[in-house]
Amino acid sequence: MTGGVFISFEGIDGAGKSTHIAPLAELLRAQGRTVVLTREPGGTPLAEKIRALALNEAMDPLAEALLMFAARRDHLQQVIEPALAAGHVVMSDRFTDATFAYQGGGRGFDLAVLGQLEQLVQALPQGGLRQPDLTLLFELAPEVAAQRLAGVRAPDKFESQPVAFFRKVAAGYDARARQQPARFVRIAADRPRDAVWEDVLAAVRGKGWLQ
Ligand SMILES: Nc1ncnc2c1ncn2[C@@H]1O[C@H](COP(=O)(O)OP(=O)(O)OP(=O)(O)O)[C@@H](O)[C@H]1O
Ligand SMILES: Cc1cn([C@H]2C[C@H](O)[C@@H](COP(=O)(O)O)O2)c(=O)[nH]c1=O
Repeated sequence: MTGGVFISFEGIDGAGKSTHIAPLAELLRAQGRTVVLTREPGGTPLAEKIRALALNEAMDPLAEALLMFAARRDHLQQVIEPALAAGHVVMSDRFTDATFAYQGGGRGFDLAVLGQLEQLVQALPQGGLRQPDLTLLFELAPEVAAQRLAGVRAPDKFESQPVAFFRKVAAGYDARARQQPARFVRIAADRPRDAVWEDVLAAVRGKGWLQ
């Protein structure tokens, strides 16, 4: 593997993404890759400022969606595209599927408008859209995810939402994975960490990016 590779980690809050993203980055680094570990919303100084607003301030769904895509645009231009052009591995804790799941599924915001914003923000100069090469979707019942997060940290605006919200978010992720099956690998996250980790490794090995 020598070219740039873009891997995103997705799932509802508490599904277990962050538990596996750093160890996978370390493993790839140990095999000689340069890995850029990043997150959304965030990943640049500007996008981190937007994150602080989006995760803590009440706002209408359009404002929320626009902030997510504004942060994403800066992230793509400042971090993701340069890293991929340099042949690095970019691993992002969330990307656009989160907008379709949270703002589209959770908030019920117009999916067609999200699609237009996606086209605008992720268009490539050579044509087509920037999308992850692989998306690991951690799937876990919202009740279990909430139990895992309870007491771990003070909940932000999204983590404070009821289980019903996360059911809609999960349905949003499911719809997205059905629409783009070649890019998604579903990870059953309701198992012990070691079993989940083995599936993460298998997904990346399956792409030929890890020995
Ligand atoms: N397989 C597992 N079994 C039990 N607990 C787990 C498992 N994986 C992770 N956890 C625990 O669940 C909590 C949430 O995990 P983690 O932070 O990785 O989730 P996340 O998807 O990154 O959440 P968020 O999107 O809210 O940041 C943590 O306390 C973590 O230690
Ligand atoms: C990219 C993106 C994220 N969100 C939400 C999802 C989470 O609740 C937070 C990010 O917190 P995390 O601990 O880093 O997972 O933001 C969203 O609603 N829309 C998005 O596009």
